[in-house]
Amino acid sequence: MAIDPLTLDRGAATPLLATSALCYDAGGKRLIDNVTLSIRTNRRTMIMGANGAGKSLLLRLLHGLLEPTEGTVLWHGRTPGRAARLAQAMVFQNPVMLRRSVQANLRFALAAHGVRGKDRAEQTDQALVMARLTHMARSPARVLSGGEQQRLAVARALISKPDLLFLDEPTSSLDPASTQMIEDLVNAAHAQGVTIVMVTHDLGQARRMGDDVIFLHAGQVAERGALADVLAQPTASSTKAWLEGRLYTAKNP
Ligand SMILES: Nc1ncnc2c1ncn2[C@@H]1O[C@H](COP(=O)(O)OP(=O)(O)OP(=O)(O)O)[C@@H](O)[C@H]1O
Repeated sequence: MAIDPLTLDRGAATPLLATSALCYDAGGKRLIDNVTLSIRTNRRTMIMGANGAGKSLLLRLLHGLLEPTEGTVLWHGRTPGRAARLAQAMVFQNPVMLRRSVQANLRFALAAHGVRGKDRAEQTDQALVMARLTHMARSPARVLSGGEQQRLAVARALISKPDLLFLDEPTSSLDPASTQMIEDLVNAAHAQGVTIVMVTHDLGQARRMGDDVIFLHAGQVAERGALADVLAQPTASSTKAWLEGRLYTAKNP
């Protein structure tokens, strides 16, 4: 297995999630290229980089939604199985809601995780309060505004008490107030021990939320480390170019 230098440097125990020489090909192209990294427990890792750099693909590979062409993803040092699936959740840029009420969307997620009927109502009510959606509990989920839908999506992902939450640009189409509410929900989950891996284009958001950062460029890790350090002193030319607004696409810098 390829070795992740950051894990070694910090003398960490087995990381929560680790990849080794991960590659993903599609359309005759290598879109994720030899990515070796680790995600440490209870850190908030921001995945950043230009449009087309491979951020969403990497997130899907980490979560097991895509099969790697080469390389491995390990969960607690092992091949991910049912336990990994139950312990991970994901929030997409455009949430997909069941054609049911807000509370039914939450109950469905609980049922899928084997929570009994008696406990379901109580946990649903708690999630509604957390997402500030109690007043809309019986409304069809599809009539919610974009910000409300995303709050429901985050609450639905967190209701199963995951160890790791993936988020793919969860606030890219939201206004500042809705963005703040999503950040509050994610930070509250992190404060309770949930590890966060989030794709964002928003540098302000990354500064507000990130502990670590992974910069991707053309499917490869350009640089990574503690977010404050990388932003203060980027070493990769692609990271510098992106931070200065000079890198418009990963493929045609
Ligand atoms: N199934 C596929 N077949 C061919 N090319 C693909 C496929 N899926 C993704 N790509 C390409 O892989 C590259 C990386 O895609 P990805 O969605 O991961 O980028 P991203 O970094 O998340 O970009 P953005 O910031 O624009 O969302 C893009 O050039 C995309 O067009």
